[in-house]
Amino acid sequence: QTGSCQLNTAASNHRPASSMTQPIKYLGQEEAQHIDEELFSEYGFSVDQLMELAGLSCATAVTRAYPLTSLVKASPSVLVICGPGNNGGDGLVCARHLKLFGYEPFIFYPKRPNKPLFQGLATQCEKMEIPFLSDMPEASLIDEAYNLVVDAIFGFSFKGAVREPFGSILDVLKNTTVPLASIDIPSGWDVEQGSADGLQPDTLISLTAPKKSASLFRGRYHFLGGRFVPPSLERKYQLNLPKYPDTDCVLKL
Ligand SMILES: NC(=O)C1=CN([C@@H]2O[C@H](COP(=O)(O)OP(=O)(O)OC[C@H]3O[C@@H](n4cnc5c(N)ncnc54)[C@H](OP(=O)(O)O)[C@@H]3O)[C@@H](O)[C@H]2O)[C@@H](O)CC1
Ligand SMILES: [K+]
Repeated sequence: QTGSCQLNTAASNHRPASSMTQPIKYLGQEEAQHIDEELFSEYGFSVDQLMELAGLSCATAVTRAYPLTSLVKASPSVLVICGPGNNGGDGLVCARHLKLFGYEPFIFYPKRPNKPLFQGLATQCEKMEIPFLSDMPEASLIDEAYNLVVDAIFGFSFKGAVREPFGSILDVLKNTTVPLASIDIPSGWDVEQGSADGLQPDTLISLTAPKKSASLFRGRYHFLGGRFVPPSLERKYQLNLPKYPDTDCVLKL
């Protein structure tokens, strides 16, 4: 932490002293869910609003960790695997922005909720000419065809033993060697305890604030995204968020 030596700079004068000295908070599962609910109830945000910002953060983090010029495959292909909840929604938004950023995303979305929000996000991706795969590719095919995989399967509401079809999907991902970028939580990890034999992503994009299991992340890049937290909510939960640079929507932790 470099915060204490910046106390008198113009840019940091508006920061409360506590956020300069305290480390960023790692949230428990219930606390993450409370913050989420409060953003919608007390603060008047809608899910699609925050999902758009979350997904944009994720696509931006991917461009930072895996710039187009660094990709090794002939095409800038990215496999985005989306789960049945809002984490999957973040994945759909991320795929759409990746396409706009010049990548070639492909989506695998095996369990689609019957809700207008997700139907709309899927339609947007179809209209953006992003292909949806009908089956999960085998690990060797993923390694051959894609530069990286975005894991948008489960987020902070994941609980218990993994149910199908996601158990088989996670097993495939454990056998791939291309980099994996996980949105909010490495899927299959307990939100607080992690998972000793689970996925080992190369990148983790924590949204709002990292969850407790993020302390066990051993990959190369840990980003914070979701730059939408109102200051009073940040104070209430003592999040001690670091300052995002300029207008950036992600920050490397
Ligand atoms: N404020 C923020 O930071 C914002 C957060 N956002 C994002 O929302 C994410 C949280 O989304 P979420 O609450 O919808 O839940 P999420 O983790 O996607 O998964 C739930 C689904 O998984 C399923 N499921 C659960 N356990 C399972 C198991 N063992 N095995 C199999 N399935 C299992 C469960 O199924 P069900 O129990 O209903 O059968 C349900 O359908 C968060 O991480 C972040 O990415 C942004 O979009 C907006 C702002
Ligand atoms: K995830």
